[in-house]
Amino acid sequence: MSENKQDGDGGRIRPTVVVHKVSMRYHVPSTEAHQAVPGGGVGGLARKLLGRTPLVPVDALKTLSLVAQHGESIGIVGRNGSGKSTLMRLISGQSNPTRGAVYASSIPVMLGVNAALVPELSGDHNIILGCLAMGLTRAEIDDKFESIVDLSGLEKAIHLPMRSYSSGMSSRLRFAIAASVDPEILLIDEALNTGDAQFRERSKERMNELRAKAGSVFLVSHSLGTIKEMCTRTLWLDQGDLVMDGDPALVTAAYLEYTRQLTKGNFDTAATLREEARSTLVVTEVETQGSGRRKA
Ligand SMILES: Nc1ncnc2c1ncn2[C@@H]1O[C@H](COP(=O)(O)OP(=O)(O)OP(=O)(O)O)[C@@H](O)[C@H]1O
Repeated sequence: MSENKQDGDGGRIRPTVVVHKVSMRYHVPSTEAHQAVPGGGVGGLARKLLGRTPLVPVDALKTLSLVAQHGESIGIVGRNGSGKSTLMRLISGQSNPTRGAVYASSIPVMLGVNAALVPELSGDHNIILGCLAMGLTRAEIDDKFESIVDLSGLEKAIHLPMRSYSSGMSSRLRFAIAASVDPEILLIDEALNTGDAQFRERSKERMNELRAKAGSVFLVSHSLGTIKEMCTRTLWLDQGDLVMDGDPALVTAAYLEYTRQLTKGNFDTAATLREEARSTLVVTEVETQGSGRRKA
């Protein structure tokens, strides 16, 4: 577990997000009945009597703490099912943790105005819709409209229905809309992966601008190149564990070597690499200020 020291005195560290001893356990129906929670409590008995599939626990995230600071752009890497999206949902407030708490200095914005966008509408109409959904006024939208179109790089396609866009074009539009609200905390899950080199350059610039405005960016990506290019810090998650937290070049190199060894079937070597990486985690202290000073 990595816990970074938060020292409110002296302004040395300015946290935007504090993830405090958070864990997340889902209960999902499984046809593999023998895996079900033994006993299963009243709920388990009720499911049995009703002939429903038993539930099994899935530990999407094991106890994890971290502090994100102003100006950081934090990449999150890990194999499928390692808990990356779960962590993002907890930080954004879309899910509540089973244990622990997440504190944020302002409301995090998840790059996912998807739900608000309508495929039948043109890109420009979707910009208005997406911005309204994020709480911008019409005057603010008018102000930002041109820069959103520029950032999306969609040019004439902005007048075409979104259903005619490639997935990369849709991602660019979503990124441009979400990044337009200047959120202090911006969460991006995979959305940049489909963009081309030119878009990556523009989105990198925009992320740098956001960070320069003293915000934090969290970026989940399977593209290690994107992570190295765009992030100042990287977390490696594996099977719900935080394995490594540090310099993007070091973390991505360690993660890549780990997956290489797994692919070759060298499970012992991979396990050793994982342990070595975990041993680099720094355990420190989280202190919060205010009434009833709390120590973790
Ligand atoms: N809503 C849910 N209900 C039940 N289990 C879930 C739910 N969401 C995620 N899980 C489980 O939690 C674990 C972590 O999933 P998560 O989506 O966070 O992984 P991920 O690292 O984002 O994976 P990927 O790279 O494939 O997107 C997985 O075992 C997944 O099956």
